[in-house]
Amino acid sequence: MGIETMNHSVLVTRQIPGESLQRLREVCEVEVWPEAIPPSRDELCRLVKGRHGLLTMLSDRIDGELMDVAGDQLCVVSNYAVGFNNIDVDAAKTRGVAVGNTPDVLTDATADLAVSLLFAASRHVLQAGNQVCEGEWKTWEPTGWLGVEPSGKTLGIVGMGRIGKATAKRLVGGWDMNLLYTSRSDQGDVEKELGGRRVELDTLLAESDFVSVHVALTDETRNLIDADAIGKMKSTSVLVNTARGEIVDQDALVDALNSRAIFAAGLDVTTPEPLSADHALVKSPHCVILPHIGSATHTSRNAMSEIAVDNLIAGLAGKPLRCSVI
Ligand SMILES: NC(=O)C1=CN([C@@H]2O[C@H](COP(=O)(O)OP(=O)(O)OC[C@H]3O[C@@H](n4cnc5c(N)ncnc54)[C@H](O)[C@@H]3O)[C@@H](O)[C@H]2O)C=CC1
Ligand SMILES: O=C(O)C(=O)CO
Repeated sequence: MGIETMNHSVLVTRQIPGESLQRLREVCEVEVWPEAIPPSRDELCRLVKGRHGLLTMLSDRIDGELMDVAGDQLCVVSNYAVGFNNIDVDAAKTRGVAVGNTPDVLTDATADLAVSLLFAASRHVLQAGNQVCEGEWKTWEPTGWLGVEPSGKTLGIVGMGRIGKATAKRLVGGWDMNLLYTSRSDQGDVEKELGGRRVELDTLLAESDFVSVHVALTDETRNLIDADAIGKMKSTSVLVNTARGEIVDQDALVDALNSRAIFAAGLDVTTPEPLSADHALVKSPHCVILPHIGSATHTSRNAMSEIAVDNLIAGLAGKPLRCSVI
């Protein structure tokens, strides 16, 4: 494999953890974008020219135009993420470009973070901690920082895929929650193992105390949780989103939090990313926002590097990818 790909050239759009880039360097010529901030569109267009493979991530928009700028020799785009909404998969298919992603190895880390956000939002963890840091902790208050508890309540999982399932397992098993979920297909194993009930989104929103969003971002799921959907939620409910920011209508969420139409929200993803510190959601005392760290553990990110590099090397050699999205 090494010999036939030695004169191939690949672009890696950010430094990635682990040793796997070394493996890539042994089989082809590699350029790594050296900065923490992603390349701009213009820079990306300049950098992709003549490349055979791209190792990209969610801040890089990889569409047909960019593939054409890269040229006919481009044979593989390997995304350093499980979500691939940043890639125009149809355009890749048309051009015979393989597309890979990094599923499974980040499921536990992301589900752990969804649970952390659920608790952080329910118990004002960040805001209460900030009070201590700011020297504003005056006394133990019988009526201060009152939150809501998940034990025995109803959990609604929107999108029962890998991460949805792992989140449900934690909360049903650990906090004895009742489970409702939406899914495009019946999930017999979930019903058997966790006692969940598949329902329509409206029912899930109306009956759940905690709603956690795990669908992939597609044209059908963009703004799935809009004003109408949020309007169906209980005033005591908590919304968690670790999927993609575009799935939740943020203006509607601001209104709902300001008017106390829902209790709180915990977000690992926003639109745009990064979200400005002046944004009403950042300012809201009822919203916890993290900078998209769902998969950010040493274990997950190293394993993602391994898969992304395996995908790239396989694609360069014209072989089936380890994890293909096409
Ligand atoms: N915050 C973070 O750091 C991370 C975020 N993610 C996000 O989580 C998402 C889910 O990841 P996985 O569970 O591994 O993916 P998955 O493919 O196992 O699950 C996605 C679920 O969305 C459903 N879905 C897709 N299109 C749909 C549609 N049009 N209508 C209704 N349901 C639809 C699928 O049927 C599937 O059940 C990723 O796509 C990504 O956007 C993933 C990893 C880390
Ligand atoms: O994998 C993904 O889809 C992420 O959002 C980051 O790991």
